[in-house]
Amino acid sequence: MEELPIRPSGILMQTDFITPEHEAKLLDIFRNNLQWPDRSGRLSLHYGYTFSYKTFGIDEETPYKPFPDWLVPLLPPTESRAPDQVCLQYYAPGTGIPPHADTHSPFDQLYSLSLGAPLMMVFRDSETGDKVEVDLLARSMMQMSGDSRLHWTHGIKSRKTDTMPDGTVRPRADRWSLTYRWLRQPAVCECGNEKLCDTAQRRNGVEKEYRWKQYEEDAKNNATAAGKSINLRR
Ligand SMILES: O=C(O)CCC(=O)C(=O)O
Ligand SMILES: [Fe+2]
Repeated sequence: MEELPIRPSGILMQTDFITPEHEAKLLDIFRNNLQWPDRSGRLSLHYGYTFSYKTFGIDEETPYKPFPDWLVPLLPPTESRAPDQVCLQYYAPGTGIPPHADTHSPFDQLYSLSLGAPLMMVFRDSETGDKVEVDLLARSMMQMSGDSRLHWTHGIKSRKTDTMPDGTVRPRADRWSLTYRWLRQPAVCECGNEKLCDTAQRRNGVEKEYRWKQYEEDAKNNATAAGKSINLRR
């Protein structure tokens, strides 16, 4: 994987992680063989352990879901063990994900594989508000580490087109992503960023119930408004 020569630092990218033929087989499985939730908006399916939005750790009540056969060859080979949690998400054109930093304390490494149509992900510096768009090409594996993982938020605008740096407008189409997470032991983060780090916020007395309510509110409003930083992942 190669680090992108941009701010935020820490974005590692491997293009062509799988072949177009392999991707076509996966999209066929995603379209025809999986039981997706029956609703609109971004759709998620969880594998491995399920994350609890109440405890901000593993949901003890949801049994571990073994990785299906199609998922095994898609696990990042750059880590010493398989991830604890994998989330498959479907983005129809016009759907996105609000700006957020994946929760710091329970999770360590974070990877995302893009499949289907490309789209732009927006990174935002929690200190300066600077924004940088990164093109998530089909079949590319991205690792978010360092600043891109801890100190910048990431999100996808809910819109049907993306404007490219040269001004051309690229229509969105069906996109799927796999997000891979590894549990951190012990579940604390020492980065100290009170805006984005749940460990720092907890030490500072910010209630997690409050943060979760805020996230739900934002998700409901499908918030993509600039300047919003929330601290959960879904
Ligand atoms: O769709 C993606 O590539 C990333 C999704 C994401 O940010 C998340 O699930 O936390
Ligand atoms: Fe995320």
